[in-house]
Amino acid sequence: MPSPLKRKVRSELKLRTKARKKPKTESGSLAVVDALPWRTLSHAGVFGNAYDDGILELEEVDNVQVVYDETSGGRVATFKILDAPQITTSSRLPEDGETADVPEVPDVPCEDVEEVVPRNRSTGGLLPEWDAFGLHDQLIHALSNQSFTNPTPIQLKALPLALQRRDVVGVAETGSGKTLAYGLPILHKLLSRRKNPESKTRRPVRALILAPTRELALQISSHLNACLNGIRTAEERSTSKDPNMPNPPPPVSVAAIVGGMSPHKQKRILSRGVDVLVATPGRLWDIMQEEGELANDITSLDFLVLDEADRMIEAGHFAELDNILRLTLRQYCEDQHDPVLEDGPVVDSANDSLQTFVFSATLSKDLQRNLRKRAKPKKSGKGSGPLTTLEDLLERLDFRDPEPEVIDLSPEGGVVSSLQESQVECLSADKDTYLYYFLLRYPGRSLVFLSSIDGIRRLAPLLELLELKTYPLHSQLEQKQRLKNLERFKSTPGSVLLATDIAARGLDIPYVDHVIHYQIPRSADTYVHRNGRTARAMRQGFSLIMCAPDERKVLRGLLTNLGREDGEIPQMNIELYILDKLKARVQLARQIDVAQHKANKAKHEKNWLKETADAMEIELDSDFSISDAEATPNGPTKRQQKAASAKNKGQRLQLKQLLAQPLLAQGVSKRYITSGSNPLVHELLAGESHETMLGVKKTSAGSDLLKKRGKKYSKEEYEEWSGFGSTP
Ligand SMILES: Nc1ncnc2c1ncn2[C@@H]1O[C@H](COP(=O)(O)OP(=O)(O)OP(=O)(O)O)[C@@H](O)[C@H]1O
Repeated sequence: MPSPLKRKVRSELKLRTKARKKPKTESGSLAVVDALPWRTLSHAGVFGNAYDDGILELEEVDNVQVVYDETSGGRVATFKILDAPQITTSSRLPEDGETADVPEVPDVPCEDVEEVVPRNRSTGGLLPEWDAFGLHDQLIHALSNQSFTNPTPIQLKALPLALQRRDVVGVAETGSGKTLAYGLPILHKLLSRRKNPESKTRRPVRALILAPTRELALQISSHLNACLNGIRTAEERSTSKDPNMPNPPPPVSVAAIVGGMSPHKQKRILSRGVDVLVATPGRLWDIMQEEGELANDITSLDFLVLDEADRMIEAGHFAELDNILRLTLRQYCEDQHDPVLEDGPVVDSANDSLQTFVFSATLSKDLQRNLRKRAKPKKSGKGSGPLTTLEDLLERLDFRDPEPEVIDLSPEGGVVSSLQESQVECLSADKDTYLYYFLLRYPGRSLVFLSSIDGIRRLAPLLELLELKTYPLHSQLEQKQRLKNLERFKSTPGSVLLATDIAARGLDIPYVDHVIHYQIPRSADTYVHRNGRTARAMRQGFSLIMCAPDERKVLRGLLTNLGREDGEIPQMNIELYILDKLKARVQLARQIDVAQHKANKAKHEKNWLKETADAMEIELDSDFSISDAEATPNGPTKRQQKAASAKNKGQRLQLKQLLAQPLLAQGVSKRYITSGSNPLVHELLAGESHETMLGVKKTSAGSDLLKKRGKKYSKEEYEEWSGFGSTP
């Protein structure tokens, strides 16, 4: 027993600045300072620029009691290493060559035990803003590696509730970190479980995350995996002594099951054991029908997540989604048999512990209100109107929490504060020219949304002819091509992605400078989500609505739905003089494309006829040529084809020359750069001139809006503008 004079100090975190070898020390013994279990600290993000001040390394120690003895020689401090009562991984000090960060894997005979494995608190002070959540150390390291020093507002609100096993409905603006708001509590719980690495039995799926599009599901999976990568490496290092031995299974595995990819491979991955399954409902349901074990897993999940719930029910997957969700109902578990599945999985008991998360940037206020009322007995009959599809979906979610917590952090009007919106009025026939103008005028990574696949097919070759790096993304492309195009867009600065609304939700593409609504979106929610591909994680972003006169009404309705007015969105300033010049380029490119399209079609028909003749075992004349037009009455003759090809070549050359010519702003002379109403020399010297539009200042799109909100063009401007209406 320490005397009353002895003062006990529990050292939660002591720092020192010199690295030393960690000696072996018996737990509970008195030790000199050097013998304490110091751990080297990663200095990143913790000590500011201490590293630059000559400090080479920092160490920390915890679970040490400092005992002061008043002796005749003065005060003497001794240090006692406490038994770590809650922390098994740090109760044993690291052996030589072992790092303190590797969690000890207890040898437990069972596959997966519910109790939480005490954690190695080696992250104290690493990310102070995250400390309050008590997240698993490895997650803290992963967050630190990604420089996520602060939780985002939705994470700040959702994490404590989710970690207390509450059901959470989270609504927050696009790009605000919703994935980790539900992902971290899931990973925390799964990482904190005891596992037997030797176990040969299949690991059941513990968490199911449903997402509406394949790209989003794959993205969620890689986002969560990014939080586990460090762990995997450490675990592999510690357990795999023989470099030739295959890596042991990761402590927590995350995988995606989506359509358009090999189902066999996906089944193989599942058979190896997946803890967190991210899936699109269609493919998941297909696989579940063949894999009874997977269906069984779904009946006893720990976590169920609906990401972009409102979109999922629009995507034509509602039947599959409904079937999957039925397996998660307590009622289903009680019935012990699913009428949908022929051999419905038999479950032991109702899954009372399921935790449900529903997240989106857009969930109607009405719906949220209804959710809040769920716990109260429902009034049936009079007054309770028909349920919307989304309400219906949420009715089908069997929240175990009597009052699921609704967190609504959605901004007024649905728009992220770091987004600058704009609009331009133009005739439908001129949209290509306006788009080309914008892309040239404001170089950057631009995501252009179109309402139809045909529109993308028409526009993509046109922009390519105009020498813009363009990638299409729509549902009729093969999945591999979709992912390839997305990757190319991500890695190519200044490129253009032409996409349908499959890219509107959830996709986290870093540094999208502009979102362009080539056509007005169908709903207010789609407008919000499309815009959300830029201005993510508090970065600046810009969006442009291209509005034809016949779309005006739709736009007005859409803004009304968001509680806003049409005049709120400022008009884009357009250099009409330059726009006029671009029109010639666009027209020529269009002619080339149309001619090319015709030639391709004729070639295709020729091949088709030959293939059909082969299939029918009919011999065509040896001098047969479809281009001679005998076979297809309306087809071009060989001579016509040659002429068309020559014309096409000539036009391509002409376009090349046009594209090589500098674009001069009104009043600018290339020859007399020091004279004219707008002498070029000043801007050139100051490096302020636009690269391809001489005499136009290099500015960002956001700074080029007409000052007065909703201001219309002047009469002259308008006349000039409307002169673009003549279809080529
Ligand atoms: N705490 C954080 N600090 C900094 N960045 C973060 C943090 N959490 C997440 N991020 C990053 O923010 C970006 C947006 O996150 P996420 O994709 O989860 O947003 P979201 O809210 O789901 O968006 P959407 O509604 O469009 O789906 C991602 O690049 C993510 O890595």
